[in-house]
Amino acid sequence: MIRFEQVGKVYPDGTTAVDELSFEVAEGELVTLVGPSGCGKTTTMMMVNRLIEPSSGRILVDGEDISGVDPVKLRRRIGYVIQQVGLFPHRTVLDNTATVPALVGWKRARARERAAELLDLVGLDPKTYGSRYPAQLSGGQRQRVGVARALAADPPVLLMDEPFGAVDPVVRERLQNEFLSLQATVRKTVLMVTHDIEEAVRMGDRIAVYGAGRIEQFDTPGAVLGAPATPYVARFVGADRGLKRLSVTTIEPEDLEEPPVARLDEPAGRAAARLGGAGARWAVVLNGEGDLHGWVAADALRIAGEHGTVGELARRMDAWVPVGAPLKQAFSEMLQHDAGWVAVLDGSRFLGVLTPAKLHEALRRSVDADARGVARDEVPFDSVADA
Ligand SMILES: Nc1ncnc2c1ncn2[C@@H]1O[C@H](COP(=O)(O)OP(=O)(O)OP(=O)(O)O)[C@@H](O)[C@H]1O
Repeated sequence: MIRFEQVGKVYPDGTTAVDELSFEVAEGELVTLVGPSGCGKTTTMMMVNRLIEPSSGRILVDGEDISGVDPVKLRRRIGYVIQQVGLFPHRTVLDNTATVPALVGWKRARARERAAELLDLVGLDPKTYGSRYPAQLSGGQRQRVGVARALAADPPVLLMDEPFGAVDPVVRERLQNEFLSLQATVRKTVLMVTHDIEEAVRMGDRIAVYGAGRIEQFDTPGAVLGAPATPYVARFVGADRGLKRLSVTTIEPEDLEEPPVARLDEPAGRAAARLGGAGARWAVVLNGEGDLHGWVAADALRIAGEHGTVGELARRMDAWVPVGAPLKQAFSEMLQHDAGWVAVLDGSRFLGVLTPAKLHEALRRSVDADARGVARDEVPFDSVADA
């Protein structure tokens, strides 16, 4: 847990970088600090590992006032990832990753074993990359080593300053997603600085939107996008905040429609009759376990008649997303496959389909939920129809 209590920083030349900052990052939470250049984000972050000392107020890490903690010991409990990564150029990737464990006195073999584990965790095969030097890696791979190194001694707290800033947008999005799934397992207390509102929204459990040296709003991404606290925040998040909201609203089982279903081994004629009765033009095809196999057109079933099974006529279904994925992913799948709906799966089990109408409904409900400060499933459907 990281807690700021009325923290201020005035540099010797009189610049007030931050003023009266009070906020908390809960254990296992990822908070993003976002705002324009020079608003005090980096100053805020560097006060946590005492690379910068506050002028007033105090900062607690795990309940302890850090002004009384030896900075070197403090930094060993706090992983630090920066944009320029800062790898040692003459040390191998494995040795770079093992730096902190070695510093805190682990035996060399254990430190290297741990480093290999961590490289694996961030998606770099230690056999291939462990013996390389930083110059022999791509920008994205170097960033991954930076993350692995920060995690190597298993610190409870992680500070990340524009950690994915130095790579192109495609690699950046991949690194962000990889880090989010990593965070779902390691559950560190993370403070991340970014100037990119998209990144802040995608990564943060909560976001602190900075104005000049002050937090203008500290809330969940949904609330910041749905109900900006000040005109400044509204301008900062942008006029397309409704679109950004697609990235932070997840697909829930109650958003789904249940389309007609046919079984893989079902005779075509029987499925055709059932679909015809229901006036359906297509059905989702499942296997005996309820896993998604594909889809089948009612016309194809009718033409086949008594010959053949659903399985023989089924087509592959490319447009699918996992439950819990952001609505944006579903929308993107629909566009990419020119599909009017996407299948939603839990593992391989089919849960239902998301249609454009349902997607719109889910978005409306999340806006209403934020406006009322309640959970999304507490918002009745009526409010959608009325809206
Ligand atoms: N050592 C220093 N001496 C004087 N002023 C400083 C010093 N370091 C930073 N500042 C000033 O403090 C303010 C906050 O800087 P800080 O680096 O925290 O901003 P930031 O939000 O991280 O910006 P960026 O996104 O550009 O990195 C700025 O006005 C900056 O010029």
